Amino acid sequence: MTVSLKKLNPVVESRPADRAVVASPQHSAPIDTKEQTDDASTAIRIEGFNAFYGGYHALHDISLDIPKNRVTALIGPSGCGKTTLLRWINRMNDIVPTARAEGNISLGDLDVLASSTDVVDLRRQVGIVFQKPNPFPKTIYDNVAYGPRLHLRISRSELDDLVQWALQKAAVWDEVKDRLHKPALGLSGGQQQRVCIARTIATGPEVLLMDEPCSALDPISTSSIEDLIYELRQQYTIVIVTHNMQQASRVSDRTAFFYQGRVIEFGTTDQIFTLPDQKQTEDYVTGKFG
Ligand SMILES: Nc1ncnc2c1ncn2[C@@H]1O[C@H](COP(=O)(O)OP(=O)(O)OP(=O)(O)O)[C@@H](O)[C@H]1O
Repeated sequence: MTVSLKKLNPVVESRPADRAVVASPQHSAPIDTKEQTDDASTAIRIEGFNAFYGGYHALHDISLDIPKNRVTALIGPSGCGKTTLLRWINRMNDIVPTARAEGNISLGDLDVLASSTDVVDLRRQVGIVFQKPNPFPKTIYDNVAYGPRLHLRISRSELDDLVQWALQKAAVWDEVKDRLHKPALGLSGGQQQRVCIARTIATGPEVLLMDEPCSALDPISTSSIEDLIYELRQQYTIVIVTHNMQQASRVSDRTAFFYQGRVIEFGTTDQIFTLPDQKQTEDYVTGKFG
């Protein structure tokens, strides 16, 4: 079955020959992903989770353990509930009046869905990067300094260092260091997205949620963001929603396949793309529907 699926599946065909050791221009040393995938502890535990919009039951009985310092991809056809789950992990759906959830999501000891949870603090720990780059209409520096100015009491020189650190971490420093005080909206889409990632990591999150972060970008910018995601996983737990099977296969360690509001299968990305247990998963990853 592995062999025939590999033949059928252009995604599998396009993967690097040895996915266990992947190097990118930003990696100082190759990373052994297989070894790291196997012993990961849980960063986010989702148990018996159900989500509703008014009377519409969007997610059914979801249970997933999202591993720490790994990239977990959420895949599945449009409308299957991927974004809904992402938006509950940092309580973005609080602002949707009809949205309601049942069950548990925990981040370490923190009960994410509890009414007593401080949502501002939660969102500092769980940052989100959206589909379309959305820098504030401010300078590059002020975009990245925005969160630290709200949350941290630090001196101007410490803030300068933090802004530089975040922009370096987001692999955009060299491109913007001479124009820090120019509008972020003057950057290319790919640069804007990396500045948005810098803005998110500047507040010191543990988790980065990414909702189709490359869908508005050209192939070169997409490739640089994918390299960045791969690099960031060493320090952050990343959950990425993507429609792009090649992308899920390239950047993620684990993949959850959603269909009609349910998780059909969750496993290592290698297993999901080469040896899925479920026929629906196989049909989706081989492009038979979606
Ligand atoms: N604010 C909302 N109000 C009502 N229904 C909603 C709302 N947001 C999403 N839905 C519905 O919930 C279901 C799941 O939507 P969701 O956006 O989570 O899916 P998705 O898998 O992320 O889709 P896509 O890949 O197209 O972004 C869909 O049927 C959608 O129409």
